[in-house]
This record gives sequence, structure tokens and C-alpha cells, in this order.
Amino acid sequence: MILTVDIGNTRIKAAVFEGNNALENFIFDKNELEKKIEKILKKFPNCSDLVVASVGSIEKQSFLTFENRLKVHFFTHEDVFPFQNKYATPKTLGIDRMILAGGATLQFPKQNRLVIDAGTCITYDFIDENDNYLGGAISPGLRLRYESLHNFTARLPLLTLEAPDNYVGNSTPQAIHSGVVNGFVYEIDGFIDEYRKEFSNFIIILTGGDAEFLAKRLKNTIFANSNFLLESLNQTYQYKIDND
Ligand SMILES: Nc1ncnc2c1ncn2[C@@H]1O[C@H](COP(=O)(O)OP(=O)(O)O)[C@@H](O)[C@H]1O
Ligand SMILES: CC(C)(COP(=O)(O)O)[C@@H](O)C(=O)NCCC(=O)O
Ligand SMILES: [K+]
Repeated sequence: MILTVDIGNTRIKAAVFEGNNALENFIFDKNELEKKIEKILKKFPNCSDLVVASVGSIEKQSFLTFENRLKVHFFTHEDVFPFQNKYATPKTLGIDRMILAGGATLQFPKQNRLVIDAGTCITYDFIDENDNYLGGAISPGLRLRYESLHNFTARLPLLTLEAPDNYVGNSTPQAIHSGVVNGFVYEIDGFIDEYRKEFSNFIIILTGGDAEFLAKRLKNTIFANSNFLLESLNQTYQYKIDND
């Protein structure tokens, strides 16, 4: 059994895998990291490996305490990945994006793939049919948009996610919901349309905390898989073991 841990900028997601099956998923806050992992290991004492991808503030040292019990692997740019990295600054590419690209390459062989991760940020990652990672885009995620409007203005309230009634918002709250949610949806549909002009065919993988909310609102039909990063961590780790 493998315990995978994804440390994002908002929260931590974890899952226990047996082969390719996720047995249980967990979501928690970074201040609960050690306590939650202890609890998971108590429930799944057969975990032999702990595999981590972190773009958050948590570093490898936080996992030292588990090293006497199981094999700990903290993914870095030095690991082997199943694609060629064509990013001009490969060392600054987010490790979460590398794991997503790894999972997309392994799960959907020999085809163009676009991965959209709607988390703290929205990230777009394109891996072509020859397994070249080309890059993509980074923009503010849903919650970040609500928070930025509030934090950088004097008069805009901090709202929580709500589906707008209309794109013509007729009040301050409705105008904010329209701007944030419709802007978010139009951005993603717009990006997909642009990619379609350049690449005739590609599979789209949509993941992240806002994937489900988003999927039903897009003009393009895409199935959301909120678990794709953890699945990719599990698969990219297997790939690393087989190819090291
Ligand atoms: N309970 C929740 N707590 C925080 N964010 C949530 C929650 N439910 C949905 N979200 C949405 O999920 C996004 C964070 O997604 P997630 O994939 O967990 O991010 P990250 O990997 O960057 O930590 C937020 O922008 C927010 O809009
Ligand atoms: C873009 C990100 C902040 C996304 O983080 P997330 O939304 O998953 O928490 C992360 O992938 C990152 O720190 N990237 C480094 C810059 C880059 O990928 O080019
Ligand atoms: K993201």
C-alpha cells in the first residue's frame, strides 16, 4: 500500500492506494499534517511507502519522523518523469504540474493532453503526443479571485462562491459572482478553444478543488476527476521505481 500526499497552497490531499485502487481519500490543513498522517498509518498499517508532492510551504524535513517506519519519497525535479520537459525554466516548474503531466502521459499514452487543475491557481499543462511537456498557463483560482477583489479594494465585500443568476449582475454581490464565476468559466472555455486551433485533437483532464463546480458550467464537455493528482502521484511513483 502506498500513501500519497499532495500539498497544495490551500490544503493537503492524501489517498491510500493498493495497486491502482484508491482505498480512502483525506483532506486536511497543513497544521494537522503530522497528526493526520499518524492517523492514516494507524488505519492502514500496511502502507510501505509515503510519497509526497509539495508546492506548499511544507518541506521534506516534516516527513523525517516517518522514515523509520516506511519508505518516504519527496518528489523533486531530479526524479525521472515519463515526458521530456521543454519548459524554458524546468527547475521552476511546479512539482504538482510535473506530477499531473506524468499521470497524463502514463494514463493516456500516445495522444495530446491538456491538464487543467482548478486549485488555488488554475494551471494549464500541455503534453503532446510525443510526450513533450510544452508548458501552459497559470492564473488565479476561484477563491483567490474572490479574495483579491476584497483585499485590494476598499469597498468590495469578501464573498463565498455562489453561482451567479445572470452575467448582468444587478447588485454588488451579483456583479462580483458574475465577474468571478463567469470570468473563470469563460477563461477556461477560451483557452480550450485556442488550444483547439493549434492542436486538432487532445484529451482534456480537469482536476482540482473547483473541478466539479466547473465541469457542469463549461461549454466544452469535460469530465472532472478531482482525484487525478493523487492518482498521478501513485502512477508516477511506480514509473520512477521501474525506471530508476
Ligand atoms: N472546503 C474547502 N476549502 C478550501 N477550498 C475549497 C473547499 N472546497 C472547495 N474549495 C475550492 O478549492 C480550491 C482549492 O483547491 P485545491 O485543489 O485543494 O487547491 P491546492 O491544491 O492549491 O491546495 C479553492 O480555490 C476553493 O475555491
Ligand atoms: C502554479 C502553482 C502555484 C499552482 O499551485 P496550486 O494551485 O496547485 O496550489 C505551483 O504549480 C507553482 O508554484 N509553480 C511554480 C511555477 C511554475 O509552475 O512555472
Ligand atoms: K493548481
